[in-house]
Amino acid sequence: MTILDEILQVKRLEVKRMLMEKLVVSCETLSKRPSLFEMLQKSNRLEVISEMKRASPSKGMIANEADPVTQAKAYVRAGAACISVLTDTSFFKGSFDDLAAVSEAVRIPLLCKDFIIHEVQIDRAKEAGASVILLIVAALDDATLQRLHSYATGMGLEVLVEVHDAKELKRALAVDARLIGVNNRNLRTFEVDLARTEEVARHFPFHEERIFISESGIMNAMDAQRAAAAGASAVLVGESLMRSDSVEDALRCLQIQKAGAPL
Ligand SMILES: O=C(O)c1ccccc1NCC(=O)[C@H](O)[C@H](O)COP(=O)(O)O
Repeated sequence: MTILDEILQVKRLEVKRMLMEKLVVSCETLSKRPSLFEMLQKSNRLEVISEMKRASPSKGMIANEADPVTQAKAYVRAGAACISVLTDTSFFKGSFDDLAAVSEAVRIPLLCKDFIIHEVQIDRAKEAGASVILLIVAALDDATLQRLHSYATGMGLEVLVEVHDAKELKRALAVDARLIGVNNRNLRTFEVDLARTEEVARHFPFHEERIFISESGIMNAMDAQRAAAAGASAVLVGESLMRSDSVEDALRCLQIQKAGAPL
């Protein structure tokens, strides 16, 4: 059984629990956030989606004491394009309360980073203030991926569709995903390899209106350079920012000139 299988087992129980609690979701977001897609499309530099990450299955405890609002405000000061909040509690020690607190504190795009398998989780994400949700291709069959993608976009949310290889990229394109992230972490072995970004980039339709993002294992400016050279518009970064003594400096050094962008 992989870690993803284990996580999904827990998610199925969480969904059952959520379905028993009646949540009334308003159709209108309280105050609309800017579009992540449009922001990344316009930018000349490699943008950073900065993650609030206390712990992880691969690294255990990373920053147990971190305060999501303090962390999010530091990310905003350094010019983060978006804040990602891990809302899973069992494996990442996050929560929807973290997401709601960050939502109150900042106005930039906000990603609910969870393992979504059902509409009720999307309702929760929206209610807590997210403007972007994550759908992981490896966690969903084609029909569910399509259904959840349509459900989220129908609610006015943006969707980051995560893939690990060219085969999954094809499935993401089949649902017309516009924000596509390559996760450099192998969910079986936890091994992180930026070559995944480069491999998927070889198959990515850069000529179409789609955004290519590199996720996980970005530790320094050299890694950011490598992701940008492969064509990434943004990197999604958790651990290295959470462990940094100077979050703002660590984030700014990743905001390098994008490949092919005018100086
Ligand atoms: O981080 C993990 O150990 C992990 C294990 C299993 C599934 C997902 C996992 N991480 C979620 C993420 O996608 C990362 O938090 C995100 O890409 C940031 O990665 P990093 O910069 O390496 O912390």
